[in-house]
Amino acid sequence: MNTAYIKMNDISKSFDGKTIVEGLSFDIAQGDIVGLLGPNGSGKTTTVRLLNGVIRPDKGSLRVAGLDPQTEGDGVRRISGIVTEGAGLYHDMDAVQNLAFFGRLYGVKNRQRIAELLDLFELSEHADKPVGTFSTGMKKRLALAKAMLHEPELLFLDEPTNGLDPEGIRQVIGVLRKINAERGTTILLCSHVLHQLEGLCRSYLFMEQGRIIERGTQTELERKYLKQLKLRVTTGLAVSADTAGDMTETSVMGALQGTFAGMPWVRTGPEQLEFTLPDRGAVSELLRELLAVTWVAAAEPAGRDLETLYFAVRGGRLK
Ligand SMILES: Nc1ncnc2c1ncn2[C@@H]1O[C@H](COP(=O)(O)OP(=O)(O)OP(=O)(O)O)[C@@H](O)[C@H]1O
Repeated sequence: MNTAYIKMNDISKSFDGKTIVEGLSFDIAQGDIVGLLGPNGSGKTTTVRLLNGVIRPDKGSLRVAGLDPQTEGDGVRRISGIVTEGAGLYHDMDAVQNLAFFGRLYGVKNRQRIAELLDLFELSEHADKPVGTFSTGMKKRLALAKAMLHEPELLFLDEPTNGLDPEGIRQVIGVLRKINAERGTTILLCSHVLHQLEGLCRSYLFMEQGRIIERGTQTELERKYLKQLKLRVTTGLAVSADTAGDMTETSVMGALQGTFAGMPWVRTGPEQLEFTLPDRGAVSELLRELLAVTWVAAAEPAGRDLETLYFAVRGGRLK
């Protein structure tokens, strides 16, 4: 059974004789939130433009919600919303006028929808101000509102949180989670601001030089790339570093380090040690050994963030 909602099959595209994407193949299921990650110029935006039918591939086939973007681009654009780098807003019109204008293009007649979206993105009190006077973050939020006017079942978001302050990022991520949970909206996000995607995307596609170099959920990628586990433990052992068990210690470049129960550690705070464990199974063993000799107030994995994974996938060095 083929359940792919978005399907790219061996897609290649060149501009002026230069290959921009090559042999792209991937599937996205309906209702999924997928992060398309890669450095500048790796082909993320080009991939989105191929999917929404703005440009055509030189080779390969693709489907979006059963439509072929090459011949049914209007159909794809009817069921999808897009946010690109340039927000595509009219600066001399106010927020309501912008949404009303684009609403007409999408055939959205319900004026209530505009009020709802302004409220959702906390722009109601700026509704009648010219968009030219908006901050970058406000424009980005209005661009997201514009993309959602016609309640699309699919969203293409190119750097949706760029230019937003931490509060704005949290708000936008919250809205995306909500529409995905309530309406099953499929979301494809391009970004290189990785920590913002953490906890939002269910899986990732890593692009480099126009190719997909890796894909998977965070857990799948962690299993494959992060062989060791770093565990930050707030413990009395960090305080009385020289008295416990079989622990040994040395100071290298000013950082206190040693081993305890055969597991290497470095001191990362007055009450904190960062242990390097061979696998998850060693966590219980370490905590048991620690509790036998001192107190433990907290233990949390470190270095398993998306950025660490990203560099691991790209062949960079691990923390
Ligand atoms: N219409 C075009 N004509 C010529 N070259 C293009 C065109 N569109 C994209 N490119 C080139 O294709 C490459 C990939 O661009 P693309 O915008 O897809 O990358 P990206 O991964 O989205 O980058 P960024 O993270 O900077 O947005 C770049 O070298 C870009 O200059």
